[in-house]
Amino acid sequence: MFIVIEGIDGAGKSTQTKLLAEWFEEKGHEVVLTKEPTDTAFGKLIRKLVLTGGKEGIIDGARISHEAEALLFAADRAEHVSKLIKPSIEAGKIVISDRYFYSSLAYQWARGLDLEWLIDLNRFAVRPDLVILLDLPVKESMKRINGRSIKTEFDKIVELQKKVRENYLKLAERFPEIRIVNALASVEDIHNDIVALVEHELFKK
Ligand SMILES: Nc1ncnc2c1ncn2[C@@H]1O[C@H](COP(=O)(O)OP(=O)(O)OP(=O)(O)O)[C@@H](O)[C@H]1O
Ligand SMILES: Cc1cn([C@H]2C[C@H](O)[C@@H](COP(=O)(O)O)O2)c(=O)[nH]c1=O
Repeated sequence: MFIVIEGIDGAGKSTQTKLLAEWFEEKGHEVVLTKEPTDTAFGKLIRKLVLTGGKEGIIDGARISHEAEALLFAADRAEHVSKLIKPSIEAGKIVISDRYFYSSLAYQWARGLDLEWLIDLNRFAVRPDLVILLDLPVKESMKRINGRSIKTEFDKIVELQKKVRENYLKLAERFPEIRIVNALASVEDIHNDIVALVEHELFKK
């Protein structure tokens, strides 16, 4: 089984992926807990070139284009899918990923790229059985991750996150595997909602 947890920055994804992994392990399953960008050389390159606000993200005097960003995320994902996700699913393990190609659709679309191009670019990515979208107002996510962002860029970050949240909700209408969970609730209530969705999915199999 392959499960993905998605949402805007600070929505609670890493908190909930860990709890879900523990839940499966207590039931005797072998779990592969993973994330994107990955910890491989590609993921590290993305963190250096795309996700730093500093001069490391500048190449030949300018920031890389949004298209190049999307291609880097896709390259990291191609390695992730072929080296870890597919073999683990084939070995009967439970794969839980903190972010997947839906992040590229939501974020790179919010950066102004064409959604259909992004979907085509990511067509190689095996579809998960279930995608949990942790939906949270940006005001609350900003409170939760307060201090992580540079103050002068705060307004820009809020605007981007608002677009990303809207995009995720639009994607949920298009991709039937996406289920929306209210991430304003307590950690325990959210975990219980996720478990209910997972049990429903397991029951179908
Ligand atoms: N339901 C919740 N209620 C209140 N605080 C929460 C809740 N879930 C997580 N948090 C807290 O919010 C912060 C962000 O949570 P977490 O790191 O799990 O989010 P994330 O979606 O993985 O973030 P990012 O996308 O930036 O990696 C952490 O300090 C975490 O303890
Ligand atoms: C996979 C992926 C990620 N992103 C963005 C989303 C976040 O802002 C960062 C990752 O940060 P995290 O704290 O490790 O979750 O990268 C993106 O824009 N496109 C993607 O495909």
